[in-house]
Amino acid sequence: MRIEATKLGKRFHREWIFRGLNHTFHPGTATAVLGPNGSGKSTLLNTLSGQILPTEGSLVYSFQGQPVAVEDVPRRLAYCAPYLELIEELTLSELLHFHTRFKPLRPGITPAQLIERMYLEKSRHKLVRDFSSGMKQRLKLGLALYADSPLLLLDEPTTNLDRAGVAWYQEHVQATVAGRLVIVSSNVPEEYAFCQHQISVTDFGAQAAR
Ligand SMILES: Nc1ncnc2c1ncn2[C@@H]1O[C@H](COP(=O)(O)OP(=O)(O)OP(=O)(O)O)[C@@H](O)[C@H]1O
Repeated sequence: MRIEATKLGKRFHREWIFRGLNHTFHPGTATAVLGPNGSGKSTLLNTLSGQILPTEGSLVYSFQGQPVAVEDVPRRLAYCAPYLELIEELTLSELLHFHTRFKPLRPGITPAQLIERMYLEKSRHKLVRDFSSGMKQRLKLGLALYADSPLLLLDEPTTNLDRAGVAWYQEHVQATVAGRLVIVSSNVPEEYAFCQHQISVTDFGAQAAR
């Protein structure tokens, strides 16, 4: 997936969150979006994903040289973020069955294997509602990392993870990013150490515009 942002700006009410953002995100690269709390990292990720509309400027998406309409972006997107909810009324097995009907896993991995990779075998029949916050985060990450999607957006990916969870994330992100466009919103170097590129939302008029 390739995303070309031109003069991109987002304003909530009278407040410009970012403005004049020109950047091309190339396939097969990983970019960290940096900035202090409240600077607009999540807003930028949501805008790039097509989930919220920019106030000004344009976003052009393409995949393998073919244009992709913004309404087709969700089909090619895997997104892990603290504000995206899991279906808590399902057991882990039920959730994987349901989720992978809409968002298939990458070739070569089955839902049962993903459960093993997430170290959640013992919780196969547990309701997601009863998972700990770290287990939920590992599940969200597992679903995104192992989705068969060329665009991977990770917002604060180690939220709620302990040391072992962070090491698990680092191992599995390394194993799944090749060939994809990956964008990570973060303030924690261990979350984005694998990224070749960094941009800061505050470089795009955010502070100046306030
Ligand atoms: N739907 C909304 N309506 C109005 N203001 C919003 C909305 N969403 C976000 N904002 C504002 O936009 C600014 C940037 O928020 P955002 O969540 O993008 O920052 P962030 O850099 O991701 O923060 P954090 O590191 O704390 O997660 C904040 O001032 C926030 O209050």
